[in-house]
Amino acid sequence: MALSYLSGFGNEFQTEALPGALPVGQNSPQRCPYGLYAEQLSGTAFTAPRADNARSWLYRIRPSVKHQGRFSRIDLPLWRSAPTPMVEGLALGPLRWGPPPMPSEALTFVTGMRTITTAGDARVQSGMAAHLYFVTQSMAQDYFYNADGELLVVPQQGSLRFATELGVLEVAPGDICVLPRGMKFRVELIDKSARGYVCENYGAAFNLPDLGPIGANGLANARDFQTPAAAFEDRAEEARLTVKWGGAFHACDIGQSPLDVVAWHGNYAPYKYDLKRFSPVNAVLFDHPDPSIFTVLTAPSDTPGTANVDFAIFPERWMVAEGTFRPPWYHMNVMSEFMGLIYGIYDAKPDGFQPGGMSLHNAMLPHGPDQAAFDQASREALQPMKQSGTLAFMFETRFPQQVTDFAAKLETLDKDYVDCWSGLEKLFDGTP
Ligand SMILES: O=C(O)Cc1cc(O)ccc1O
Ligand SMILES: [Fe+2]
Repeated sequence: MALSYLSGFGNEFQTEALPGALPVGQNSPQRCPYGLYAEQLSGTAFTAPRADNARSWLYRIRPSVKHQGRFSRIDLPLWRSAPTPMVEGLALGPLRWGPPPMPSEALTFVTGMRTITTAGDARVQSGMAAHLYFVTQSMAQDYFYNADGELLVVPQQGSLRFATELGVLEVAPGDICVLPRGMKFRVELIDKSARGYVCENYGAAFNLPDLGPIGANGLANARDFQTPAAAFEDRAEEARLTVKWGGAFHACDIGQSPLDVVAWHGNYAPYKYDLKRFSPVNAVLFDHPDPSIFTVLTAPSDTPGTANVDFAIFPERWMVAEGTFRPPWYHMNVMSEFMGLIYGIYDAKPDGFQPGGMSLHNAMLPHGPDQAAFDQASREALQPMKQSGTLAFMFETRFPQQVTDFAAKLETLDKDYVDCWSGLEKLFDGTP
């Protein structure tokens, strides 16, 4: 069945799966249509300024209090939360990993989450974690929500269906989706297996960046974001709910699907976005601009202009700058940079940075083009050139990132990464 979506970013949406299920003109009638329960899901403080305030009203078969039982703690030791300790013996340096092999065991989106880095502190709603996910099994009668943050999902291989309280989203590599904090969902495989990246954002929710002098249009346009239309399940059966809360996991048995929202309205909702819709801007005369021009979504911190986490992409684009070293410049950055590659070749690292792999250039650690990229870019004829068939991304946070034990021990860790710059010779010869 074709899924139906509502378009726009952060709109006041309203949608009903049964006609007349949404109360008209009020949120909390004495009796709701169809005997539904009214429930508010608040993503910001009640008193957050109007421009930031996010909440939705859910009209559901049972209230959420019925979708919780007596919780027991469960162990998911590879999904870590900030703060995690510094890995014993791991010395400072830029890090890069090849794509880890697809595990052969049965893993769901929740049990297959593998934390690579954490930053900040989940307990104070600040910072983020970068994860890889590996899915070989659909969640069946198995539901999850995350009280610690929202999840930005970046599929790299295989399509997934997210059945959420507010409706169903399907995402393929090249799409992203965001599952708000507190939103219950189940994840099903569409292909045989799936893998990708997740940014768990502990802070204020992702938003569209201001465009400043770019103007009213461009980058990610609000109308291209898609939120699911209401869809509900009325299924009484044994089911299990897992909650991530305070960095720990808690599970309970429930007697039905919690995805029982027949109608909802509001601006706190999951959404997806096709990264091909991103309209990039770039230098049209000279110099390499800062990568912030490629920001798809930004999650602010309390310091203006200093994101808790930015999600930026490096999409297909024309390179036309004259008299310019076109790849990224060499640099050191107070923000820390986690990168992944969805497909293709990334211009600063033509060798060694592979789809499904990742790199970490931590706060104030020097990095930039490898020797091959430098040699090529400093000699090439500067014709207009299209970078085709490539899609890399970055989670950039104001906080230093701590590598997890799991990541430090991954067999695909490139022990010689730092050598990609060792052949850069002294070119200074005293002549201007
Ligand atoms: O380090 C990287 O590859 C990411 C990056 C890209 C770019 O074009 C400019 C700065 C930057 O950090
Ligand atoms: Fe960088």
